[in-house]
Amino acid sequence: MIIAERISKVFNDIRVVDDISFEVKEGETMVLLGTSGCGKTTTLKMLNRLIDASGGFISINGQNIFDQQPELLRRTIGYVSQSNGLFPHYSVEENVSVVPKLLKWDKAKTRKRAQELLNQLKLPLETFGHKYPDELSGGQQQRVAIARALISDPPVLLMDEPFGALDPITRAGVRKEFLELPELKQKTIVLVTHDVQEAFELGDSICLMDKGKIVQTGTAKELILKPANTFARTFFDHQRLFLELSAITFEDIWDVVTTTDFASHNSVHNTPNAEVSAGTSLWSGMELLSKSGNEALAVRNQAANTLKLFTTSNIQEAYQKLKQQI
Ligand SMILES: Nc1ncnc2c1ncn2[C@@H]1O[C@H](COP(=O)(O)OP(=O)(O)OP(=O)(O)O)[C@@H](O)[C@H]1O
Repeated sequence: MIIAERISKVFNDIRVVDDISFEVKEGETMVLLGTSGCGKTTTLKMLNRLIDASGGFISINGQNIFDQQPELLRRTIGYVSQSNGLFPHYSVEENVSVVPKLLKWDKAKTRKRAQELLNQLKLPLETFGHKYPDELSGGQQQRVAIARALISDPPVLLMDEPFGALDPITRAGVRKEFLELPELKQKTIVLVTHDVQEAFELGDSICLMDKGKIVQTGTAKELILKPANTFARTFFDHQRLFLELSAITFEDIWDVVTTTDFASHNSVHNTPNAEVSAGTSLWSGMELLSKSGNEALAVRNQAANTLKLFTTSNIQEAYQKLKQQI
């Protein structure tokens, strides 16, 4: 767990991070989101003491970070920097083995672990281990940087725009792989981005920042549906419809409109052959409907042990009604 209490950073008399507090629970991902220059990277770097805070308190897993030597602290925290930070004259294997070397692991243990991680990241050691960063694509370099940050299995991972240099399609692909990576399921992660969609996909909680301050902290749903002020409202305006439909799930609209229940299944033309869970977002549901050509989507609510059929017009009607209720 990470606790930051009233932390600030002053550069040349300017308070670039101004008295902010947040908590990241064990195993959760918190995203620092905001416009360029609002203090996200500075906040992230204060957590592993790449930048020392001018004031405030930070503890990681119960330990005050200011009681620890910065170099030793950093060996216990995975870090992926904005520009991937790979050493250009080190091979992939040498790059991912930097921390094990500092920790004095023996060669066999280091190689076994490198092999395991690079395999998970679809860069098998046998094929990629001897390559140099400039022989890899941007997405592959980013995956090596992630492997390097994870090799010593640190409980905490800090990531600064980890997919920032990638084109939108590669970015979406690497992000999907990242979400599915078993290694990351238990990690406490702080991730910096200015990409709203990325924040919504990856963050259990999102800290929206402006001019060194936290404007609002909450889940994607809270931020998009209950903005704390005008800044928070307008920040999402350019993608509002997409973000709302991505944040609202079938569970949220379960009782909002009358849908066709499973008993009258046969009355719906082109009946669906697959079902999704009620935790699925409305956006994904509408995408599935549009791809399948079916008239209705079967959605199962495990908690209520019921199955309902939603058509596109059901979904749109429920979304409008739900918005009126908020
Ligand atoms: N070493 C430094 N010396 C002086 N000012 C700095 C230093 N590092 C950052 N700043 C200033 O602090 C402010 C916050 O910078 P920071 O890099 O934290 O922003 P950011 O939100 O991460 O932006 P971006 O998304 O563009 O990376 C900026 O105005 C920046 O110019």
